[in-house]
Amino acid sequence: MSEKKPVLVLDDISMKYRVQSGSAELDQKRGFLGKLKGRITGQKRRVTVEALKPLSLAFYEGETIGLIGRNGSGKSTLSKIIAGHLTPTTGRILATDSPIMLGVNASLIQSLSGAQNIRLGCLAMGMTHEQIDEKYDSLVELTGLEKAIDLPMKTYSSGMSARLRFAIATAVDPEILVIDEALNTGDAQFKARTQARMDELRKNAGLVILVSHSISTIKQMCTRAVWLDKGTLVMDGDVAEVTAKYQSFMKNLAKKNNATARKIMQSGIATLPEVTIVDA
Ligand SMILES: Nc1ncnc2c1ncn2[C@@H]1O[C@H](COP(=O)(O)OP(=O)(O)OP(=O)(O)O)[C@@H](O)[C@H]1O
Repeated sequence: MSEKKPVLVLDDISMKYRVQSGSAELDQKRGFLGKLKGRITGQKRRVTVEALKPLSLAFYEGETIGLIGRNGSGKSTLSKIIAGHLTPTTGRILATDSPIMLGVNASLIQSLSGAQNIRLGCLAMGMTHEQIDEKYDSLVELTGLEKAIDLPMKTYSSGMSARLRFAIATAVDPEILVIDEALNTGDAQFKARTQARMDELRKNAGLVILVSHSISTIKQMCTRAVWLDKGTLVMDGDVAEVTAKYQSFMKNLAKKNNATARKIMQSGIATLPEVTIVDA
């Protein structure tokens, strides 16, 4: 039997956001006097949002995972935790290499030129000057900003900034690649230009995690799907089976067949294997 090699393990990960709010809802409940009192005493309401309930998952070399679920189900939270942009409330992540998320890694400096930002961004991702020199021309080509590359970034449109960010973020070939489609803000031309680089990155990566609302994209690209709903892991497995159940769930919800939708979700949860992470 061939042993699958785990490259990313999520061990009992959960996430609670704590938000302070001068909540309009709370003010309404308190009434005018209460509101006034709240203002005077500087009271603030603390709200806890449970974005992810504890979950454990193991991802293996060669897999492309599709994270699916309706709005607010915790997909972006999970992808940010995997990429190290958020610290989970509980749990730990074991990975063979640092996961890289496309799109948000490069924090660029508006007063510097595109060229200077490329150098800075690549240095920040751990590349050496020699490696940057070697890649520089192809990076500029990928941005499509040849003429504007020496102008300060503050003169760029949001699409031009997105191209620059994409080129920098994809300058290294990561072993574990996280792509959140919600962050993909380029126009059609930008998407076409970057598609080839995306395909190349996916081919070279050991593991890809893709967040998308497009079920056809998930079916086309992924080998396995993970369905989240309101922070709960609902189903994990074969992409055709998971997406079929998810689509049937969504169809029933749209028709307000809530009881049927709930049953579909429960039947998904019933298929979840028990995952226990054992330290090697
Ligand atoms: N920074 C934050 N502070 C407070 N609550 C947050 C924050 N980010 C997300 N949430 C909440 O956590 C929950 C999960 O949000 P998340 O963005 O992870 O969902 P999602 O599945 O990616 O949603 P979408 O499909 O709409 O992008 C939601 O209830 C959301 O309101």
